[in-house]
Amino acid sequence: MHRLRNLIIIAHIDSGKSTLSDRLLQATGTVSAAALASRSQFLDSNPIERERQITIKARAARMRWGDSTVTLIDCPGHHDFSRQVSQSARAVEGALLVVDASRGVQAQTLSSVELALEAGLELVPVINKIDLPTADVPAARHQIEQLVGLDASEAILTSAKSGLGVDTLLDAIVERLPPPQGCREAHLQALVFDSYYDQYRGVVLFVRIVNGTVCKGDSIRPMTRTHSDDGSVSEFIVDKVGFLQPDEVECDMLESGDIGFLTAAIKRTGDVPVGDTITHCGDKGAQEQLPGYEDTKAVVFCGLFPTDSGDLPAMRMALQKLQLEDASMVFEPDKSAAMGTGFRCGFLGLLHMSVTQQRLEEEFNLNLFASAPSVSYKILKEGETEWLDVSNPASIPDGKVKIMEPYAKVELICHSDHVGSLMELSQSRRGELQDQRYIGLDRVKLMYSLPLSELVTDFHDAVKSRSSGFGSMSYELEGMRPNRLRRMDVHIANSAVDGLSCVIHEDNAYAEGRFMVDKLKQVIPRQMFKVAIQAVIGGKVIASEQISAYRKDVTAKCYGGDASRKKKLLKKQAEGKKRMKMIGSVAIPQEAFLAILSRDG
Ligand SMILES: Nc1nc2c(ncn2[C@@H]2O[C@H](COP(=O)(O)OP(=O)(O)OP(=O)(O)O)[C@@H](O)[C@H]2O)c(=O)[nH]1
Repeated sequence: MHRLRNLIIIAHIDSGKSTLSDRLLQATGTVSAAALASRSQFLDSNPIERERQITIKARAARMRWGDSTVTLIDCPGHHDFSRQVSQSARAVEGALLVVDASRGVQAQTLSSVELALEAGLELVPVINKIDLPTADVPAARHQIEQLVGLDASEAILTSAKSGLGVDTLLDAIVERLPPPQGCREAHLQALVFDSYYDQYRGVVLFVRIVNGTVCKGDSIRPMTRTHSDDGSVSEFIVDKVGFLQPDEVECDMLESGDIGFLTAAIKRTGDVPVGDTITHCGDKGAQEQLPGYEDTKAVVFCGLFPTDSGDLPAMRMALQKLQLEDASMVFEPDKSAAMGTGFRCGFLGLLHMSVTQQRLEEEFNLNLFASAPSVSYKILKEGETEWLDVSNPASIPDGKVKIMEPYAKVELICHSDHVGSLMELSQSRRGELQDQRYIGLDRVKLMYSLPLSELVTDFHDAVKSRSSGFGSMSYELEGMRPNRLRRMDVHIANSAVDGLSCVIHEDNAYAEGRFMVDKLKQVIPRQMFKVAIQAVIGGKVIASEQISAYRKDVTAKCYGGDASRKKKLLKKQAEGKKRMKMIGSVAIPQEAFLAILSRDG
C-alpha cells in the first residue's frame, strides 16, 4: 500500500486540469500519444463535456509511474459541480492545485482549496500554462503563498500544452503525497464516492476501499439502508470489480487503499446512495460506517414543459433516468395555466440547469420549453404560523404575504482597477459589502452578502465582462432573510403568463417592471395584431409596452416561383415556431423566458 498514491486535481475552470490529466496519462504510458491525438481530453468523456469544453462529471484513472500506482480523479472546476470535488476529496490523500500562470489564483481556486483542506489533503501546487507569453510565474507563486498559505517555492511548473514539467510532477506526486492508511485484514469498509446507472449492468459504484478487501462473488450491503425502496432486503452479490485506466479494467480484487468500481445488479442509485459505506453481509461486516456526505440542495428551479403534450410520459421517464445518475436534480409534476403540464425541476445552478435540459433534448429526443428560472423562497400567509417553501413565484398568493429569500456569501477577486466597477455591480444587485482587502500589490478580494436570486442570473458573466475576463467569483449559501418582496406578473395580450412571474424587491419594482417589458418587447416577434405587454403587481400595472402589428412573409424574397425554396423556407419557419409557445393568440419564443437572466448592460 505504501506504493499507492490517490489524488484529485482541482483548479479554477479553464486552468488546464483536463489537459494536464491527459499529459499524465500519456507520460505514464496509460494512453498512447496516438490515442490522445484522436481523442483529446480523455477524462471529459461525455459529448456535452466535449462540446462545452468543461468537466461535468469527475473521472478517475489509474497509472503506473516507476514502481508506484497513482490514481487520479479529475474534478469539475465549475461551482455548480463543486460537490463532485468534495465527494472525491474524501476518497484520496492528496490534491494537485493547478493555477493558471497567466491568471493567478482565482476565487474558485480558493473554495476548492478549502474543500481539499477540510478533507485533510496534502496539496501540491502546480503552475500551468507557463508557455503563454502572458505567464507571470513569480506573481502566481506570490499569490499561492499569500492567498492559499502554501509554500510555493517548490510549486511544479508545467505546460500541459507541450508536456513540459510533467515528469517532474509525477515524481513530486510520489515523493510528496502520503500513501493511503488502512488495514487489508480488517472488515470491509468501502466509501461510495460516485455512481452512475448503466442500463445493462445496473448501478456502477465508484468506491474507495478504506479497510479490507472486496472480490467478485462477495455478498455486500450498504450500511445506512437495510431495505430498498421496493421493500427488498439491501444485499447484493458483487459481479464485477475493477479499476479505471481510464476505461474500465476488470480485476479479481480491490483492497484497502484502492480506488475502483464495482457492480452488483443494483437497480437504483438510491439503493446504495453516494456517501454510503459498503461492507460484507453477516459476521464479516464492519460495525462502524465511514462519515457520509451532506445532502445537496437544489438552488435554482424552473418549469420544464414538453412542446408536444403527448411527450409527457416520455419526459417523466427521461427525468427518472437522469435522476438515477444525478441525484442532485429534483423534479415534481407542475401545471401552468399558460404553459400546460410538465415538471418543476430543481438544479444546483444555471449551468447544471442548462446541461440537464440539453441532455433531455439530445439523449431523449424531447422538445422542451422552460419557464423563467427562480430560487426557492419561504412564505408566510396572513393568519398562518408555518413558513412554506415556494420555488415557483406564480404560486405566491396575492395579498399580505411575508417572503424570505436566500442569501449567499460571495467572494470576488479582481485587479484593483476593476474594484469600482464590481462594487457598482454588486450594489446594483442589492449586495452588502462585508470585507475588502488587498491581496498582493494590485489584486483585491471583496466579500459581499448578496441575494441568491440576483446571483444566479448573469452575475458571473457581468463580473467577467466588467473585469476584462480576469475577475473571478465563488459563493456559498448563507441563509434566509426577510425582505420587502412582491410577486410580479407579466400579462401579454391581456393574458397572465405564469411562467414569467418573478419575485422582486419593492424598492426596485418600477425599474424591474420597465426592464421586463422592454426586454420582452425586444424578443417577442411582431404578430398580425397589436400586442400589449404589462408588468403587474397586486393587480396594478406598473409598466407597459406595445408591439405593433406586422406580418412576416418569409417567402417574399422568392420571386420567380422557386417552389422548392419556398417550401424550405416555410418548413424552417414552422420549425422555428416549435420553439414558440402559443399563449392565448401570441407566439412567445423561449428566449422571452430567459430574458430575466440578462440584466447587465
Ligand atoms: N497555452 C496553454 N494552453 C493550455 C495549457 N493547458 C491547457 N490549455 C488550454 O486551456 C483551455 C482549458 O483547458 P482544460 O484542460 O479544458 O481546462 P480545465 O481546467 O480542465 O477546465 P474545466 O474542466 O472546465 O474545469 C484549453 O483550451 C486548453 O487547450 C497550457 O499549458 N498552455
